Amino acid sequence: MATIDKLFQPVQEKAEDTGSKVTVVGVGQVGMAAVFSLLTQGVTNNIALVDVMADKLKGEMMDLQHGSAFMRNARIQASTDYSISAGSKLCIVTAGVRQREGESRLDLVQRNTDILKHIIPPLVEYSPDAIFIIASNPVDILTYVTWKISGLPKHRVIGSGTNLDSARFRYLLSERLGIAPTSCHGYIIGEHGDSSVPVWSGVNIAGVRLSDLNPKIGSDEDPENWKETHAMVVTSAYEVIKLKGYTSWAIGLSLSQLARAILSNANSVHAVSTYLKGEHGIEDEVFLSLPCVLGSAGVSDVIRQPLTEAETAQLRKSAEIMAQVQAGIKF
Ligand SMILES: NC(=O)C1=CN([C@@H]2O[C@H](COP(=O)(O)OP(=O)(O)OC[C@H]3O[C@@H](n4cnc5c(N)ncnc54)[C@H](O)[C@@H]3O)[C@@H](O)[C@H]2O)C=CC1
Ligand SMILES: CC(=O)C(=O)O
Repeated sequence: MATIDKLFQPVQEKAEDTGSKVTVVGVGQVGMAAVFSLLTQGVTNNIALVDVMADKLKGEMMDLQHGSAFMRNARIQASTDYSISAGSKLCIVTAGVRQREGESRLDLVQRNTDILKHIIPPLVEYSPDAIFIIASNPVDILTYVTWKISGLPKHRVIGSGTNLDSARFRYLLSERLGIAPTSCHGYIIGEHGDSSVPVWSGVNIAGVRLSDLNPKIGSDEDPENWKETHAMVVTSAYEVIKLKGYTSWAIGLSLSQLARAILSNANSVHAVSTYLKGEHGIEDEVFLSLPCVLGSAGVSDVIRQPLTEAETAQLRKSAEIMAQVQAGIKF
C-alpha cells in the first residue's frame, strides 16, 4: 500500500470552489503587484494567472507558490489557456502595452483594444457570472470596449478608474495638512488621466469642508494654490514612469481594495469607472469615474454627488474627449 493510501481514508472528493477565485490576465508589473496585494492582504486565496508569455507566467506562478506557506493556503494556478480561469468570481485585466516616457494613456487605445479582443471573449466563456475589473490603459475607454465586446450588463464591467487618482490626491492632501491620508476625504472623478476632475467642493477633514474655509480653493484665484495638488496628481504617474519605467504598487493596492469590496459584498464606496450616460447631463455612452457602491453584484449605485457648475463642466468635457476617442476605435 502506497504511503498516500496509508495516510488517507477517503470520504468524498475535495471541493474545488473556494468562493473567491480571481483571475488576473497580464502578469506584468501591474498584474503581479495586484496579485501580491490580493494574496498578502487575504482578499483571496485562489488565483489564476493568464498571459501570452508562457515562461514568465510559469516563473511568476512558481515564485508565488514557493511563498504559499507564508500565506493563507493559497492556490495559485497559471496557464496561457483560459480554461484555467473557469469559475472565477472576479476577472482583473491588466494585460497590454503601457506608456513609454512622453506617451499619454490615450495613445495606447487601439493597440490595447486589439489585445482585449483576444482576452475578453474566453474570460466570459469560462466565467459567465464574473465581475470584470479593467486596469489596462486608457482604462475608461477600455472599460467601454470590454462592455461592448463582452455583452455583459454594465454593472458587471468596472474600470479601476480614479480610485488610484483619489488615493494619490488623499496622500498629497495629507502631506500638505500633516495628517493621515485615511483622514483626508476627497474624490477625483472623471477620466483616469489628464482630464480628471478634483471635487474640491467635497474635500473635507472630519466633515469640515476646506471649501468653507477657503471658498476659492482649487480655482485659479485661490491665493493658496491648492490647484497645484491636483496638478501633481495628474503629473505623478508621468513622473513615476520617468523615474522607474512603470507604476505598479499603488495600482496593485487599488485593485486589491476594489476586489475586496466585491468579494466580501462590502457595499463600500469607491471612485470607479462606470457607465455614465444620463449622469450629470452626460449624453454619450462613456465610462468615467464617479463614486460607486461596490458589492458582489458589481456596481449597485452611483452616488449622486453634488458638483459645482465648474466641476460638472469639467466632467462633461472629459466625457466629450472619451466619446471622440471611442468614435475612432476599430472593433
Ligand atoms: N489603471 C491604472 O491606474 C493603471 C493602468 N496601467 C496600465 O496597465 C497595463 C499593464 O501595465 P504593466 O503591467 O506595467 O505592463 P507590462 O508590460 O509589465 O505587462 C503587460 C503584460 O500583458 C501581457 N499581455 C500582452 N498581450 C497579452 C494578451 N493578448 N493576453 C494576455 N496577456 C497579454 C504581457 O505579456 C505582459 O506580461 C498598461 O496598459 C498600463 O498603462 C498601469 C498603471 C496604472
Ligand atoms: C500608468 C497609470 O495609469 C497610472 O499610474 O496612473
